[in-house]
Amino acid sequence: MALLRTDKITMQFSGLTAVLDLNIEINDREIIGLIGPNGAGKTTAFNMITGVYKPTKGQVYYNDKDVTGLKPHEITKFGIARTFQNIRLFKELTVLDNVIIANHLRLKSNLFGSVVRTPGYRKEEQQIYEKSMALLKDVGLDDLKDEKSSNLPYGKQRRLEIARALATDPKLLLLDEPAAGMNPQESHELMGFIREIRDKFDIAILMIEHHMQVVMGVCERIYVLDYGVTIAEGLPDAIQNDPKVIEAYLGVD
Ligand SMILES: Nc1ncnc2c1ncn2[C@@H]1O[C@H](COP(=O)(O)OP(=O)(O)OP(=O)(O)O)[C@@H](O)[C@H]1O
Repeated sequence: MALLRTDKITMQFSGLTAVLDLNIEINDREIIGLIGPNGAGKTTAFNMITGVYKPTKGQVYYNDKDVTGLKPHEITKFGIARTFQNIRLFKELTVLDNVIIANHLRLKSNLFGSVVRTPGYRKEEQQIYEKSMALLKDVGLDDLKDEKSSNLPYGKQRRLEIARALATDPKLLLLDEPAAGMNPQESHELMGFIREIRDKFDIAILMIEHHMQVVMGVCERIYVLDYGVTIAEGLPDAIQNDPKVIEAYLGVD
């Protein structure tokens, strides 16, 4: 059984078909790439999977359960987390507080508990602190826990975003252009980092990425979109040499 399966998901914006009949299948622990020229429909596909958009047509299945059209926070609770193309941190907050806040999606105590600060609530808070610190250690940011997040260099802000996503205990992590804005050294490190988090957290990863070295270096299978249509799907070597893929990329240059 696939962890995630989309069945012909389609998204139309008035006259424009941003994604047409997209079938994606992701198994446990796979690292999958979603690539294509600008405007190909990649982010729209993410938005359909994560509940930002309800597909005009087609279904999204997570562990064989139909999750089409659920709200983003419900999708998160099922175990799908994401990062965004434009980093969305709480810039004024510390690195640690950014992760703590993300954890609160999982908090069990009710409002009463948090206002009265019941022992149950305080215990949960302590657990969240410990879990957040462990996550920061996993992504190599524990030394920077008290730093304002906007002071971090770009590559580290991206890692912090990933730590925030991991705080919701996903089984599937969607990364929207994780290498964007990274220097060559950072993007090289990113490849090892992505494999590390897959192994450590036992998750599958679907990533949108324009940086071909990163895509080819880390993805086990790749889907290629062009004008909303899936023009190729397969192993990195085959994708790299696929004439349709080459043409799609050269066509926009
Ligand atoms: N909310 C929207 N309303 C109308 N059109 C939209 C909307 N969102 C996306 N589009 C259009 O759908 C198409 C696909 O956009 P999308 O952002 O999914 O592409 P992308 O592959 O993620 O591109 P990029 O690599 O540049 O981020 C584009 O033509 C875009 O202008």
